[in-house]
Amino acid sequence: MSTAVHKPMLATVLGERQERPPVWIMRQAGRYLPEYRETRKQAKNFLELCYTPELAVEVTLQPLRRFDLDASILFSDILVVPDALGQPVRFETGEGPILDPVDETTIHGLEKGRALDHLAPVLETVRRLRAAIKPEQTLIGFCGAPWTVATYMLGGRGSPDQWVARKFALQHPQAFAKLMDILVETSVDYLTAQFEAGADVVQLFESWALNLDDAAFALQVMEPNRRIVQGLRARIPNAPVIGFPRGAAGNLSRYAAYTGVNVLGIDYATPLDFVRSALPNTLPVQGNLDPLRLVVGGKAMTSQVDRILTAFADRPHIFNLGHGIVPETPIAHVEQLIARVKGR
Ligand SMILES: Cc1c2[nH]c(c1CCC(=O)O)Cc1[nH]c(c(CCC(=O)O)c1C)Cc1[nH]c(c(CCC(=O)O)c1C)Cc1[nH]c(c(C)c1CCC(=O)O)C2
Repeated sequence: MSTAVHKPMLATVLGERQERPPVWIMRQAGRYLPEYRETRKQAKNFLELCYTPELAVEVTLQPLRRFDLDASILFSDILVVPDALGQPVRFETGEGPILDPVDETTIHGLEKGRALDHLAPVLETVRRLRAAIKPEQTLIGFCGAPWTVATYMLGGRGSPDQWVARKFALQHPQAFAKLMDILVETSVDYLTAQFEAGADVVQLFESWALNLDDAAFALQVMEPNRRIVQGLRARIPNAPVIGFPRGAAGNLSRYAAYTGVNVLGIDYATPLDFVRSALPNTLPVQGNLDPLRLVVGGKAMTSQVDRILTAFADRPHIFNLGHGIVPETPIAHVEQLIARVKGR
């Protein structure tokens, strides 16, 4: 982690407000780019793309060649972790990820010991990216937060309400705690290794922080996120972390205070006024344009971009979407978005 060169994104993560906010886009490498779709054909399947450093580096760099972005995010997926633990993950076109669900018995067969070896190619990608990006660009590593990863491990696929995993957590508290332990420990090892390979900051993707009552939110989201932040900082002092608890709503400020993340990622359904009143203006925030506004473009996009810039002008702010960019997004709109954020 070198701070010799000014990195606007990293500086903002560390609490320094910039004149214009730095900008990156969640899922900035992906299917909305024709060059991504081309490179993707060179891999047998999506996970092979993630595990082939040459291809993963190439797709990570593609958006940086087109757009004036302040950060590069490692190209991988949150589900490489269950795959590394010995629960194979397949991606079927149009269906998203599919796994054979774990249960209260098979959880004990997950193989923590082999995970980092399995993830070695991803760490090699981080090393190569460190060497390839411009020094003023911030390199973001990431993993899924334990609860979000567990929803796929227990449910076997994505679901609108995470019913299977939420029920499991209530019915089998001990087995669930065991699963959280495995994921927390593996995530700490994995993120530590990402920092050692050259990441400047890491993001915890807690995409399914919604649909939880306050006790479940505390146990399933806050506690594991805090343990990761603390475990990581015991190894990498002051390791900068972005937490993105999507859908946390009324739990947002509690999440920030309890976990100790440096930056709070804000989803697009969170009212700007609420962020301003509930979170101290020393706390850096990241977000939160609705990806749909980027698809539609024009005034639907620019009016809300301007409202976000104004709402967060008095605090450290990293401009981003409030969830990942979608394949339908026109490239010209991304160019217009960045120009607007940068004041050009
Ligand atoms: C829940 C989740 C996943 N993956 C991720 C999350 C958390 C963020 C969020 O909520 O969106 C995170 C993720 N997935 C991907 C990245 C790469 C880095 C980036 O550019 O941001 C990151 C950070 C690539 C990807 N991950 C995936 C793709 C598309 C795969 C393809 O090329 O066919 C990409 C570019 C596949 C994926 N991976 C996942 C799903 C549900 C899907 C299928 C849905 C879809 O197709 O968009 C799991």
